[in-house]
Order: sequence, then structure tokens, then C-alpha cells
Amino acid sequence: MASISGICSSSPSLKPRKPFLRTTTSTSSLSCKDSVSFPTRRISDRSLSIGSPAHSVAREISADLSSKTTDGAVKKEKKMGLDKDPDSLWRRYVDWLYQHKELGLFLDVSRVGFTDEFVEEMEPRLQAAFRAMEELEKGAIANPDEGRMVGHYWLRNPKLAPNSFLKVQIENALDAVCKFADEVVSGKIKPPYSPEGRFTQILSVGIGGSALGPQFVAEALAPDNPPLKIRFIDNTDPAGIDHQIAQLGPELASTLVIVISKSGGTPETRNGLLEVQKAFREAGLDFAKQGVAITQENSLLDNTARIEGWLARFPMFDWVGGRTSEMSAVGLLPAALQAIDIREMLAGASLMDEANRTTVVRNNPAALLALCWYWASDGVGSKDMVVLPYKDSLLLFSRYLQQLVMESLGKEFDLDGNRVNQGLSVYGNKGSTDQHAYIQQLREGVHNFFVTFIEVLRDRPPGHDWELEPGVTCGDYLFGMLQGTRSALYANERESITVTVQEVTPRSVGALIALYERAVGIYASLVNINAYHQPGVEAGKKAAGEVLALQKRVLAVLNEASCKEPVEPLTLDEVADRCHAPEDIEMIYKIIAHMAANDRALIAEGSCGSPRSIKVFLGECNVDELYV
Ligand SMILES: O=P(O)(O)OC[C@H]1O[C@H](O)[C@H](O)[C@@H](O)[C@@H]1O
Repeated sequence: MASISGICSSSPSLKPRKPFLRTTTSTSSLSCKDSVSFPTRRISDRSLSIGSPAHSVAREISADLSSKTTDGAVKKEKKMGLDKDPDSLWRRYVDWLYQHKELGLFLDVSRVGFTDEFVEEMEPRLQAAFRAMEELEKGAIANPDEGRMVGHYWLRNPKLAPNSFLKVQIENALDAVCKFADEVVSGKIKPPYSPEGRFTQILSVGIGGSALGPQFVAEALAPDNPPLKIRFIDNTDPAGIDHQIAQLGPELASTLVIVISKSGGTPETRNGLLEVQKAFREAGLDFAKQGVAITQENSLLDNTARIEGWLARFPMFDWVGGRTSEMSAVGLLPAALQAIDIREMLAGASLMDEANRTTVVRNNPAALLALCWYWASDGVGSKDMVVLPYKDSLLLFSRYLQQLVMESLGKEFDLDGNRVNQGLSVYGNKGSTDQHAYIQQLREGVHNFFVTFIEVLRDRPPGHDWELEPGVTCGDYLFGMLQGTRSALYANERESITVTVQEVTPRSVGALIALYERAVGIYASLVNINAYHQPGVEAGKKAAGEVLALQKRVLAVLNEASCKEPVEPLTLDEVADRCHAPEDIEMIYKIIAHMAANDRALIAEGSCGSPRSIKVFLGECNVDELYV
């Protein structure tokens, strides 16, 4: 019996357990009752004559009337319900199924009910998106708000870089990462005081795009016993930092600390660094001999690392955004230190990039995703994207996509300055686990989402499978849960996309990252926004700075009052007045409450606790000790 030609990847390790489809040689005799093989080229080849093409059948059944609204968005005026006929669904599945044979990756958009009219209406916008993407890859200023190029695609294909200088920079950075990682793993580079005589741990200090990619990849690809085990400080939570350092214990002496910050000035990362350096001092260790910086040249972090003589420094480029930096040293160094094949990650991303350069929408997986997102959320984010990998190791993919998608698409203004408040919300964890958490609402509740299933065909490495009952394995249950959930949601008009890979490997993870980076870029073109800046984040950082500045004034006022004999407790009004900030009295109350909870301010006896009546003073301290 022949194997299933398309579904089972070309990779030698995947031998079909038991072929379940008869492979037919001639397609002309196919009726929709016959089995179908997956030919090596696009399924939509018209020679696959299984009755009228699926999408025209969809046209008859779901007569969506799409029309342009005044703002140019293509909106669905009427929806007659999704196509439920099994035969026409099969046709739609086969007709729209995207297959990347070399990657063993499939994209099924058949359970998204877009119509032919919609696809035809979107064609010009998609072609414009393809042209914009082509210019971007050639080095255009695709991030106009910051006047920057957008070059993350060059990281996995340096010859695409617009000039030889950038090409050499990329190649040199990759070589430096590989060389350093090899020398650390081999023990040639080792910590000065470690009993093991080699580095055994990585402590990554970074946040946002300087953490989410490395966290996703570590969870997805790190071997059970990596040469160095990675942990992350990705916040300015003192208890969280203490927990990571406590877990390291004496292994702090064999820990390589990688501090990652493109800007080199992110407060949370800086605080994490200062806290870790304090731990090193208290342990009698020399941080510089175990510290590595990944940051833009001449950033505050880069200069600190250089002046203090840290072990190594690796570059980040201004034309790589934090949320698209996984294929730079940000992601490659931590991965390589865990013995993850980074060249395979790059290869997978490069193959997916190449596939996404076609201007034939049906053959462009990133364009198909963007088209589905637009259809499902009306081009305005009217529905959330629920990401459900049915594979534990892909647990953090949705968190990774939250930044990639939402920080790229969640923008107040479009490229013409119109206020659009665009976006596409992402959430999810993993299946089938999430079926026992919120699938109830997805199946029956508010219809404000569409689902993206990530299917991994290979359950266990070859030879490790086990039937927990005759003919059934654990993985069969996982497979069944995914398919069952997809069917149950669809039966109740809930749309879904399914991305299928053969197994979780550096190559397939690299391809998934590249797929979504490109889909976000194409979708951004469809809704006319800049996907590559993040003005809203700066606003939050500025506001945080203002709170800290107010805290400093509160502390100074309290300190002055507390240095009098007798000590003079102050009411909130008095504190606000002396800070010349009566309008900030609520924030002043919150600052004092936080200080009091941490024994840094004292609430006078008799204050009944109501914000209006508390009296506060400082404990034993003076302005010099006041940290803010
Ligand atoms: O890498 P850094 O410069 O420290 O920035 C870390 C993060 O900071 C901000 O939140 C940006 O919006 C993110 O895109 C970035 O990944």
C-alpha cells in the first residue's frame, strides 16, 4: 500500500504508521467519494477535477455580500452561515490547502468562510502588499515613523541585505554567536570560580522582544538535558528576581548572564542587571567574567559592558525590531548555548520567506493568513485570534505572537494619519488543556474570536510510541481532541485556521516564526499601518517615570517632616501640598501605601486607614538612602 505522499514529510525519520488513503494516479477519474492523494504541487491545480471548484460552491452556499465601506474597509454585510455540506467542505479543504513540501508544513484555511468575491476584492490590496514587502526587503524605509529600514528577513538570508556592509555585519554576528557558543559549551570559555569548571546555566535578563522569542524557542526546542539550562528574569519584580537567583543557588558561579536590550536602557532590564550584579557581589563573584551583553552598539548597556570588561558583547541592529529579533543574536545565542541547531532555525525561516515571495495569493501562506485575519475580523480587529497549539512544547507560541501581532498591529493612526485604533488581539495556551478552561465559551458563548490551531503530526520520536489501548495512543487522543474541537466550533459557526507541521524542530519553528512575521507585515499593508514602531509603549514608559519622580518628592517631604523633633506625621493633603501636587493626591496615597507595605513609610497610630485620614511619616532613614 503506497504511503500518503503529501502529508508525511520528506524527512526520512517520518515513516507513516499506516497509510490510510489509497493513492490514486489519475485525478480525472476522481469523484469526491474517492480518496485523494496530496500531490507535490499546489492542490488548487485545476486538473484536480473533483466537481466544480470548491470556492464556487462556497459562493452558492454562503452568499456573503461584501461591499466597501466609506473607509475602504471591505465589510461583510450579510452572512448566511458557513458551508456545512461535507462534500463541498472537502472540495474547499482540498482546493485551498497550502502545502510546503520541503518544510512539511500545511495551511488549512477552509474553515474560514471567505467568499470568492471577497478574495477578488482583496486581490489588488494584496498585490500592493506584495510590492511593499518587496521594497521592504530591498531596504526601503518601511518604518517611516522612525525613519528605519526593516531587515529581519536579511538575518536568515544575508545576501538580501541592501548593501555589502550590512551583509557582512549579519554574517559576522552569526559567526561570532556560533564561535562563542561552541567555546562555552566545550568549556574552552569557562567561569573563573565554578566547581564544575564550565558554564552550566544561562540567566537571560531582558523583556518584551528581548525575552519572548528566547522563551518560546527554549520551551519548544531545548533538549531535556541541554549543555546550559536557561532561566529568565523578564520583569522588575523583586520577588521574581530573588526566586530565579535562589533557584540558581551555588550554581550562580557557573551561570552565564546574558543581558539583552536593543535600546540598552529599558528600566526593567537595567533593574534586573543591577539586582543580579548585587547577587554576584554578595557571592564574591566577578560579574564581568560571566556577563554577556546583546544590544545596539554604543547603547548605555553596550558602553557599560565594554567599560566593565564583560565576557562578550553581541550587536543588535536598529533595523531589527525587538519583536522580530529571534533570528538575531537575541534568539540565536541563547538557543545555540542550549544545543539548538540555529542554522536549521535560520534555514526554516529562509524557506518560508522564499515561499512568501510569490505573488499568487493561493500559493502564499502568509497572504492566506492575512486574508483570513481580515475576513474574520472585518479588517478592524472585530474578533480575537485564539492560538491553540496542540503540543506542549509550543505553549509559549501564543505569548510570542501576542507581542509580534499586537505590538505591530495595535496602532492608533494609519499611515495617512487617520485615527483607526487598529489591532488584532491574541490569546491562547495549548490544547487539549485549554478545552478544559475556556472552550466552553468559544463553543457556545460570545462569538468574538476565530481560532488558529497549530497541529503537530509527529506525536513522539520514532519507536517511542505506545498504545494505551488497542490501536490507540495518547497522541491519537490529542489528534482527536484537536479535530473534534475544530469540528464542534465550526458546527456552531466558529471559524478556524489550521497550521500543520510534521514535528517541532528548529526548522519548523523557524518557519512558523517567519510565517507570522510575514503575515503581520502583509496584514499591516492591508490595513495601511506601520507595523514596525511602538509609540504607545513609550507613553507607558514616560508615565512610569513620572510616578517615580513624584515618589522622590513624596520621600523628600516625608523625610523633612520626620527629621523634626518631635516627628511630625503628615496628612495626605499636607504631603500633596508640600509636593506642590494637590492634583496627584490619589497617586501620592498609592505611593505611600506601597511604601508602607514595604516598611519604607510608617502610618501614624490612630489613622483609621481611610485615605482621607491617614497620617504618615518615615522610619529611620535620611534622604541619601532614599532610593527612587
Ligand atoms: O530590547 P529593549 O530595547 O530592552 O526593549 C524591550 C521591549 O521594550 C518595549 O516594550 C518595546 O515596545 C518592545 O518592542 C521591546 O521588545
